[in-house]
Amino acid sequence: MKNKYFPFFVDLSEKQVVVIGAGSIASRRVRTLLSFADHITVVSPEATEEIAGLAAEGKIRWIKEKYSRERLADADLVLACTDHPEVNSDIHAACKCLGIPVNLCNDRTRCDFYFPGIVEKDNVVVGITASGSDHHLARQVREIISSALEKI
Ligand SMILES: C[C@@]1(CC(=O)O)c2cc3[nH]c(cc4nc(cc5[nH]c(cc(n2)[C@H]1CCC(=O)O)[C@@](C)(CC(=O)O)[C@@H]5CCC(=O)O)C(CC(=O)O)=C4CCC(=O)O)c(CCC(=O)O)c3CC(=O)O
Ligand SMILES: NC(=O)C1=CN([C@@H]2O[C@H](COP(=O)(O)OP(=O)(O)OC[C@H]3O[C@@H](n4cnc5c(N)ncnc54)[C@H](O)[C@@H]3O)[C@@H](O)[C@H]2O)C=CC1
Repeated sequence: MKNKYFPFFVDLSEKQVVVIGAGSIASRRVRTLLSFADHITVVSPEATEEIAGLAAEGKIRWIKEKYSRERLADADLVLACTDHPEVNSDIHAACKCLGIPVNLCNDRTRCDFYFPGIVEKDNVVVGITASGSDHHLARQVREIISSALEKI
């Protein structure tokens, strides 16, 4: 099995993106996704101020409930971002049954896709991965590319 993921660039504008959990990781990922997806739903009984604020402004939908499988029914893409590995595992199992691509923030071995570090400059979009091997390296590369793109 290959250990590198191919960087597809995907049209998410009309897709239903469902994020389970609304803590610091979910917040960071929703912030990034806002440039790409118009239909983001967050499912979590509690949320960061950022997510609550985006929901209040109507930019995302926030369902103030614990995860349940019904919440995946219409999803095209799912991000499991809770701090409970057993909940993330159930999300993974349900998505596999439903044929929905799923990302687990706590287990790279069960991600259908990784969430990359992203740099945007006008129409240029750069996605960065260190193949799950080194998150600090991914961040460092993002910072280097971000500064390099400032210069053009
Ligand atoms: C495989 C991947 C799957 C996915 O989640 O999609 C994954 C997995 C995991 N990350 C973990 C931990 C951390 N990850 C970060 C940071 C980032 N992680 C990101 C992506 C990815 N992380 C995917 C591809 C990774 C790659 O390309 O190599 C970035 C690029 C994008 C983003 O998250 O927005 C962003 C940096 C970029 C930026 O800053 O731009 C930090 C630091 C921080 O949060 O500041 C920590 C804290 C620990 C530390 O400090 O080392 C753990 C252990 C969790 C646990 O302990 O349970 C797992 C689980 C595992 O490895 O199995
Ligand atoms: N992939 C990555 O880049 C990183 C992943 N992690 C992993 O991500 C996990 C989450 O980290 P944080 O966001 O910092 O945690 P956090 O504690 O800030 O947020 C957890 C969120 O999950 C929600 N939640 C808990 N149980 C739920 C349920 N049953 N249904 C719906 N929502 C539920 C909570 O309400 C909260 O909003 C960590 O436990 C760690 O395993 C941590 C750092 C980086």
